[in-house]
Formats: sequence, C-alpha cells, structure tokens
Amino acid sequence: MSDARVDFGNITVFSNLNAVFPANALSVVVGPSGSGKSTLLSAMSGYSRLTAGRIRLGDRKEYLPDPRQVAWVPQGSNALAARSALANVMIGALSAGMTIADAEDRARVELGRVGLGDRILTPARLLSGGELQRVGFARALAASRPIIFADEPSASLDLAATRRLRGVLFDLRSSTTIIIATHDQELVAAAENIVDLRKPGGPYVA
Ligand SMILES: Nc1ncnc2c1ncn2[C@@H]1O[C@H](COP(=O)(O)OP(=O)(O)OP(=O)(O)O)[C@@H](O)[C@H]1O
Repeated sequence: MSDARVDFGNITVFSNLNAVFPANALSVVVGPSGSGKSTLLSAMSGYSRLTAGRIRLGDRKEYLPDPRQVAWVPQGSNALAARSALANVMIGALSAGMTIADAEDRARVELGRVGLGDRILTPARLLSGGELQRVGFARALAASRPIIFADEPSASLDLAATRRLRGVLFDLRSSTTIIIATHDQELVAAAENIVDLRKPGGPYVA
C-alpha cells in the first residue's frame, strides 16, 4: 500500500501510515490524544478524505469507503434526545431495510446485548453518557453492516460495561470488520490487529 497521509492546511496529522486492516477481525487504532485516530477513522468511513495514499482493508488493494457497507459509532452521542433508546436503535435496523416490526425486535435484542434491556423505553435525554454511548453502539449493531467504525466506544463506560462491550466485540469479530479508536487497554487486549500512531519514527502496524 502507498503511505497514507492526512493534512489540515499546512499541518500534517499523520503521514507514512502503512496500515492493513484485516477483514472480519477486530482492529484497534491507538495513539495519544491528537495523533489522528479519529481522523483516520473518519477518512476510512468516508466522512473525510486522505490527503494522499491508500488504506488496505482485507484483500483489497485499495479500500474505498462505501456508506452502505459501514456503520459508524461516533465519539460521544448523536442520539435523538426526545426519542427512546428503542427508537434510536431502530433507526439502525430501519436503515438496513427492515420492517418496523422486525426493526423493533432487532433493536430490543441489541439493547439487551449492550446491557440496556431495562432502559428500552427511556428517552435518550434521560440516559447517562455511558448509556448513550451504548445506544450508539447498539444502533450500529442493528444496522447489520459488514464494517463497524467506533470512536472511543468505551470512553464513558465503567469497567463492567466495558467488559460487556468487549464480549460483544469478541462475538462479532469473526463475522464483521471492526475498527476502533481507543485508549482502553481492555479493548486493546481483545484486538487481533493494532495500528499504533505513536511509535517513534512514525506510524506502524503491530
Ligand atoms: N477538520 C479539522 N481541521 C483542522 N484540524 C483538525 C480537524 N480535525 C482534526 N484536526 C486536528 O487533527 C489532529 C488529530 O485529531 P484527532 O481528533 O484525529 O486525534 P485523536 O488521536 O482522535 O485524538 P483524541 O484521542 O483526543 O480523540 C488534532 O490536532 C486536531 O486538532
């Protein structure tokens, strides 16, 4: 692959990145604050662009973002505040073409999976930061996309919720390409591939 780079004006966030993300595996992108983790995920998910170079994903010579293939879990939350956890997660399932009845069933399953089975009808505005983060993850799961990008998905979670998330990732990783930006050693320990943006001398793939 050719070296990937992202510039904002005359500032280079990262360069010389030679990363390959295996298909159907859990990859984590690590590095200090400001090293470009979110920027890399954003470029891979198609929200922004690489300034130069290519990213490899699976066997493809060049990975080109396709929104139909991707579910995105943002840093923080973008839930609809007045709508229930269920309604927010149903958005993911509906985006996959499910009927309303199937989308509701699927949303209930995914909320249970992330430990929110007892918060299904609670409006998002009454949920805690960690609960909202899990709603965002459940919505991505409900969308049934082959690739999930998640930006710091455990940032607001306690240890128990993080371990539950790790279990979900563990279950998913043989059937879904998961790429996570994280500082969390619990999630790093579960990864099959580590892309480290902090190595002296430039990024590398562990
Ligand atoms: N749209 C933009 N325009 C200009 N600079 C930007 C833009 N987006 C990000 N940056 C800068 O790029 C650098 C990398 O930001 P990024 O959010 O990717 O880092 P990060 O590794 O994800 O950090 P954190 O761990 O704090 O979330 C930062 O210095 C940030 O200020």
